[in-house]
Amino acid sequence: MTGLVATSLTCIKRDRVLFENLNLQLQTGELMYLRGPNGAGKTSLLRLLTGLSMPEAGEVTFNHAPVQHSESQFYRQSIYLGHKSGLSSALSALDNLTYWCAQHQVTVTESQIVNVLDVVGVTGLEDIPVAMLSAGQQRRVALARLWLKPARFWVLDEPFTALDTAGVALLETTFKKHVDEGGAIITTSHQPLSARAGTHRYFDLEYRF
Ligand SMILES: Nc1ncnc2c1ncn2[C@@H]1O[C@H](COP(=O)(O)OP(=O)(O)OP(=O)(O)O)[C@@H](O)[C@H]1O
Repeated sequence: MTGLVATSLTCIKRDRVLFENLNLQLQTGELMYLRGPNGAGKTSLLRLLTGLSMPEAGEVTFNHAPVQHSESQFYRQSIYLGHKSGLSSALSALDNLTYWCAQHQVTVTESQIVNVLDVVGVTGLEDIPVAMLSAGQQRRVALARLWLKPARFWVLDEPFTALDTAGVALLETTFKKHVDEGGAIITTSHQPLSARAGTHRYFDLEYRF
């Protein structure tokens, strides 16, 4: 099966089985909203889906190839944004995004990055250390990567954290646009998605003791 496919996944952390025999499929044109209480294993699942960690059992494939393979097409066609911003606080937004683009083989000019920072509402703050930005502004800088790398598959861990209502609206609208254009998104959040995000399906993880 094409797309991102998890088959019979088992994940164990410190002797606790977070989930076992878990099956999940994400295809282009889909928005999947991964829900569950604190500690259920949402981040653990996203890390398995992106090949950042290995399951105790089962496998994850992208268009039939294992995602763990660093040269796999999944890395070229995906973006994973963790719940931490992944920004260097001593560097400016511009420098952070410039380095990130270089790491991800994204060819981009400085003015394109400045334009994207404008789109995400961080206008005029591109040159100061990220440490001097508010939590919501830092989140916006982190999310700017979605506009910079032309990746179909977005794997997002709590991307709405610290965003104000306008930021939430911008991201939800962007979700819908991305999916309408043939992208695929799996995202976690502790807040419900609104209709602005478009059609989405739920994947629920229970907390297992
Ligand atoms: N590296 C690790 N070592 C040991 N235990 C871990 C590790 N990472 C996660 N865990 C444990 O796995 C469980 C699931 O964590 P995870 O971060 O996947 O949950 P989550 O559903 O994303 O939670 P939240 O909603 O709070 O972000 C937690 O009980 C956590 O303590």
